[in-house]
Amino acid sequence: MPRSRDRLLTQVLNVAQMHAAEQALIAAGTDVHQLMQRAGRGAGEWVRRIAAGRPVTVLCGPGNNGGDGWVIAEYLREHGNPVTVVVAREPGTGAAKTARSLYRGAAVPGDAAVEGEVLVDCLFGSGLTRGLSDDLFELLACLARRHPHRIAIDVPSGVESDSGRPLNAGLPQSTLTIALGAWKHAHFAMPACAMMGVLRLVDIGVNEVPGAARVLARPSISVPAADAHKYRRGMLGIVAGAMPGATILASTAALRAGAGYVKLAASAAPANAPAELVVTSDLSAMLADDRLAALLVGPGFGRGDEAARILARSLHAARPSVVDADGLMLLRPAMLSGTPMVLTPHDGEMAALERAFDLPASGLRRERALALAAASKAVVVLKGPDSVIAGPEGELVVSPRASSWLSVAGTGDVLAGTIASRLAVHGDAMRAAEEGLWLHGEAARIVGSAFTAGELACAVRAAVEECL
Ligand SMILES: NC(=O)C1=CN([C@@H]2O[C@H](COP(=O)(O)OP(=O)(O)OC[C@H]3O[C@@H](n4cnc5c(N)ncnc54)[C@H](O)[C@@H]3O)[C@@H](O)[C@H]2O)[C@@H](O)CC1
Ligand SMILES: Nc1ncnc2c1ncn2[C@@H]1O[C@H](COP(=O)(O)OP(=O)(O)O)[C@@H](O)[C@H]1O
Ligand SMILES: [K+]
Repeated sequence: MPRSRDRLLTQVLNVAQMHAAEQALIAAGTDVHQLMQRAGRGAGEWVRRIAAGRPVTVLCGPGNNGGDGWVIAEYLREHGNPVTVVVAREPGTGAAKTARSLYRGAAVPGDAAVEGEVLVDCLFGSGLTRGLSDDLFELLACLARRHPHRIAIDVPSGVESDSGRPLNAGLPQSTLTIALGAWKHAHFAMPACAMMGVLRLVDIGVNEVPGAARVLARPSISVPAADAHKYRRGMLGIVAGAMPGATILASTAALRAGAGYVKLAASAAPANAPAELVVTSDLSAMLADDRLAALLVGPGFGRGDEAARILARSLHAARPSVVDADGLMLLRPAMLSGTPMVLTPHDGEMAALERAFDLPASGLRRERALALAAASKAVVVLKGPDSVIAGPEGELVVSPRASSWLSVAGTGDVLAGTIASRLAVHGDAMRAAEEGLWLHGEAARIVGSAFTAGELACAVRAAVEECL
């Protein structure tokens, strides 16, 4: 079935995949010059709208990123917007030389004194192989200081496209970054993603690349069927531990994310349990209940021997499960049952899991998440300012930046409860992880600033409403 371009435009490509996609387009009859025209004119339209007649400076480097800059400059000139090109290096590629020859406006040699309102950074893109030399870094930094609006084309110069690593310290902050053809990993990986401002993508006709990562997108959530029943809608069991506060937060979110029934197994009913939460002291009966669609184990669990025994017992029930927090510190390969599972580590818990699964704690975050997913056969949600979801078959979903107000205690419990609730609804671990992470980010957007984890949990309901 042909995929719609909307879905294609969620692809995230590394440099090799982007090159292969470009070669496929060339083989199908589009030449590099045409691709550069599409990219440059698409980006030029964004620049023109933002500049709105104010003077634009385009900084051009030697490669095809610089080539895009010459196309953007000519587009602006054609549309009557004042533009000056600063030539950091003369074009070195055929397509960039052609783009320069087609430009009929003003160009000055690498001159840091040029002033304007909008700077368009086309020094280097995905072809960057090393840090900027001192003269190029100075030129970029001086121009950035002289222009209040800074637009990076494809990726900000000095940022490594595949990793999101800045190859120079002190690179300027962009106000807008325009990705060309497809998203790159740098657009979603720290620290680069925090330097890029608003993100936009120009479609140049790139087709689907097998094995490509995707950006987390708004999920589609179904309204319960006409004959829905609370148990068939998904019964979630949450196993409480020594500190039930965390499971209350998880339950509060779970009650609002779609599950029909949320049950908490706790030795005593927590004082602040929501009225809708069914509390049982009989863990064995809860685990044996045929209607139990999913389990959440780990928040507020404690890390002692008793906690480890309860974790092993809970996972032995072989239900689709979410393991979070202390559960992740106690998880061992022998506890896995092969049923759908989501692990939700932050960086500290990830390091513990890597020790438990005998994996190297090195490489990019997405690579580490993929390695753990392959070793555990679980879906791994590696949390943080640049959360990623990795599936056991090599599926990879990267998250756009969520609100940094999420960096407050208890929001991880809310995420775990949200994912577990979705897992109870349909039993698909990858889908539940994606839905839960999206709902969590959206709930944060809805509650705004300086929120508590409890307020976030309550906003999950409003986030669900946006997916119906
Ligand atoms: N792949 C595609 O399909 C398309 C790519 N386009 C543009 O092409 C860009 C990639 O172009 P290129 O591969 O030519 O790469 P760049 O323009 O990013 O860099 C080019 C050259 O600079 C050299 N270089 C790398 N780091 C350097 C440094 N620190 N100091 C000095 N020289 C350095 C490299 O050897 C390379 O030859 C993309 O980012 C995008 O802007 C677009 O024109 C549209 C189509
Ligand atoms: N700076 C940040 N920007 C965006 N999201 C963040 C940031 N810091 C943390 N988060 C998110 O907040 C949640 C924190 O979870 P976690 O570390 O488990 O905290 P806790 O154990 O207190 O609940 C995760 O979903 C994480 O992705
Ligand atoms: K650039």
